[in-house]
Amino acid sequence: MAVVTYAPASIGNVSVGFDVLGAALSPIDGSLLGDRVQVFGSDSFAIEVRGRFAAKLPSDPRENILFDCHDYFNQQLKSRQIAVQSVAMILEKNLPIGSGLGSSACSVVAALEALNQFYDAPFEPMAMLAMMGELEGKISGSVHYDNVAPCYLGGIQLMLESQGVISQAIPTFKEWLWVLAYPGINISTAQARAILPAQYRRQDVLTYGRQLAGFIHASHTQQADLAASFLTDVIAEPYRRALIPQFDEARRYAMQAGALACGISGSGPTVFTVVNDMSQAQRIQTWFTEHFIQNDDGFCHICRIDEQGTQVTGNLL
Ligand SMILES: Nc1ncnc2c1ncn2[C@@H]1O[C@H](COP(=O)(O)OP(=O)(O)O)[C@@H](O)[C@H]1O
Ligand SMILES: N[C@@H](CCOP(=O)(O)O)C(=O)O
Repeated sequence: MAVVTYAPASIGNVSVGFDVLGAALSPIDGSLLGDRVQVFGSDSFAIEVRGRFAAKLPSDPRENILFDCHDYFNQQLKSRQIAVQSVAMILEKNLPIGSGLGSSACSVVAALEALNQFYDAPFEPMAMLAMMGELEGKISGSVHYDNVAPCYLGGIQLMLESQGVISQAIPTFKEWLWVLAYPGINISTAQARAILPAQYRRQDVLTYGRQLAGFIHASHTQQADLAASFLTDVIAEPYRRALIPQFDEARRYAMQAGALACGISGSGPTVFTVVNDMSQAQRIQTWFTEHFIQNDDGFCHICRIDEQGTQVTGNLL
């Protein structure tokens, strides 16, 4: 038996909710912007890596996060007295590493979901999400669910972490297009977290609370322009923008071109722009492709929110 899963790219923070808001995205042209993992029965454990960004991963399979996923999942099986089977895994690495698109989260989610489905889903979604957060935390230096939750469950997820609920979806604006531009350079999430201040000014804390509450309220009441007006970041962007070449120019261009919002995806360097119509999206895509992308690893996609999240695809890799 073999199981193949696909997990989408995600935007952590979405400007307004540092560590507490995350969105799953899929390109409108149907291209795969996310990792695929296959799990199958095998006499010995092995990890094979393929895909556009495979060569950027550590060459030692034990340094691939899939190794930890397999180890950790087996421990969880044992703790439930479920017999562990011998498996091997294939990772199709389609997301660039250190891109701000939740690359490590994407591999973690695809791998754990493939393992869970291989065993006929012994773990419930919230237990799975807890495991995913734990493993993502091993890489980024602290547990934050704003990539794994949307990647796994789809949509825009609000982290609640209360009464056993890790996250829940908020309503989205179906007409919004999200232009994602990855310049082709890497920023380590752990380092981009380390440069943030340990404490914030009262004025920024108040702005943060008002904006996050405002965005959630406007999403629930489906007031698109009001929601977009809150999409600015007083927590991370002021400190991280200097890490991204041409971020200020890119943001200025996008806003002048009529974008509803523009910000850093996760810890960067990917930048996301929200627009209402396709011709604007295409204009912004052209500008980012010509002025923001720095090398052949870069790309720019017009996306929509991926409401489905991780799926079992059934196609063998
Ligand atoms: N399957 C994997 N996918 C992505 N990164 C991985 C994987 N396995 C190990 N890593 C390592 O985890 C780190 C991910 O860096 P990070 O800055 O957190 O990237 P991202 O923000 O894109 O997830 C890198 O050092 C990378 O080599
Ligand atoms: N909330 C996190 C999100 C990191 O996302 P990544 O895609 O850069 O891993 C943060 O902003 O640090």
